[in-house]
Amino acid sequence: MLTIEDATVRFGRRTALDAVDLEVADHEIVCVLGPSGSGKSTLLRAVAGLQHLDGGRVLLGGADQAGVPVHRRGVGLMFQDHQLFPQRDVAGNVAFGLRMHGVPKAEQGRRVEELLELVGLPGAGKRAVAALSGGEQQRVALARALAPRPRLLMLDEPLGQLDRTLRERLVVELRGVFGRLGTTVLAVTHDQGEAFALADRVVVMRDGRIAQSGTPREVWQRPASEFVARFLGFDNVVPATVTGGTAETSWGRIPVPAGAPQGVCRLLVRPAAVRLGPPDAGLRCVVESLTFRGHHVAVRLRPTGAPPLEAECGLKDAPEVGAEVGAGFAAEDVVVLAPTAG
Ligand SMILES: Nc1ncnc2c1ncn2[C@@H]1O[C@H](COP(=O)(O)OP(=O)(O)OP(=O)(O)O)[C@@H](O)[C@H]1O
Repeated sequence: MLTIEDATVRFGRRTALDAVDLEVADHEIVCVLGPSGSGKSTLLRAVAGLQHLDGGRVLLGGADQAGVPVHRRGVGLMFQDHQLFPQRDVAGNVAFGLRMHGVPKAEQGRRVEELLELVGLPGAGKRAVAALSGGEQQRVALARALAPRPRLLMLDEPLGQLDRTLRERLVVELRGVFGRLGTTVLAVTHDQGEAFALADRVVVMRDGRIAQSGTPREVWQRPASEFVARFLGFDNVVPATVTGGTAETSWGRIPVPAGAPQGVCRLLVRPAAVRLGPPDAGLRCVVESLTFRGHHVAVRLRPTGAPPLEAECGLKDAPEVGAEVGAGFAAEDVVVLAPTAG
């Protein structure tokens, strides 16, 4: 459906997109994730035709989009500040794109009803948009973007301004709506929870390039680099040397999965790999802090003469702050990363 080849965008000396290649298949939901300034919005704007490319091309359905204006690309856009028209009611907002496309009035009415039903706002057509909650406005914006049946729907921080609970709920609903309609989606977010919940495929960007692309499970289980691992919130990354089934690190010897690459590397030790036992078994540490995260506890450990280590355990197994424990390691949650810091 969408092919981006070698896309490059420069702003003066700054390269916002650096020879990016990306494919989005029919019906696929791709979420682009990355820190602020990594080029996510620029990528979206380039696909929409809102941003001129300094190099490379964008193809939709196999056709090069060079010179094709935004409104002729057949893409739907839903941006962060969803900019509903405050003077129009809900139906007037949803019907906007349909009017632009000259869809007859009766058909407009039917489509608006259908879409409001789909986004969970049945019969809300006559309501004033100013009287809607943030989440409801977001749904109206989504219905408006979906109304002209775009071949590609692009979302920029679609749930950016909503609180976490509402976001978590809406993201599941969105996935359902896209699945039912078979919509192809390219979304941008800096929120990894949102990206992982919404996407069939996650693309992580760094400095205008793609640092990793894979299914949520692949990226989560095997971050391609220290950058991706840290971006996902993993702090237990240290330099290491792997020999056979063991890595030598500042936390001592840590078992690695069978077949792991040998030699100098960075090692990611997921908190789940760290097993807490009595102080004389394993790496001796003091429990520095506990963070309760619902179903598990994040335990920050301070080993003697080594960097801090994050562990994770069940609520009932959580040690006391200040206690001495021994940390052991399970190979299945250890990942050998490329040797550089990137
Ligand atoms: N119109 C512009 N003029 C100059 N520089 C720009 C312009 N738009 C973006 N940039 C720069 O290009 C780089 C990529 O910006 P972009 O907005 O694509 O990043 P982003 O990943 O979407 O960030 P955020 O998450 O903060 O929105 C940044 O360094 C930004 O400062």
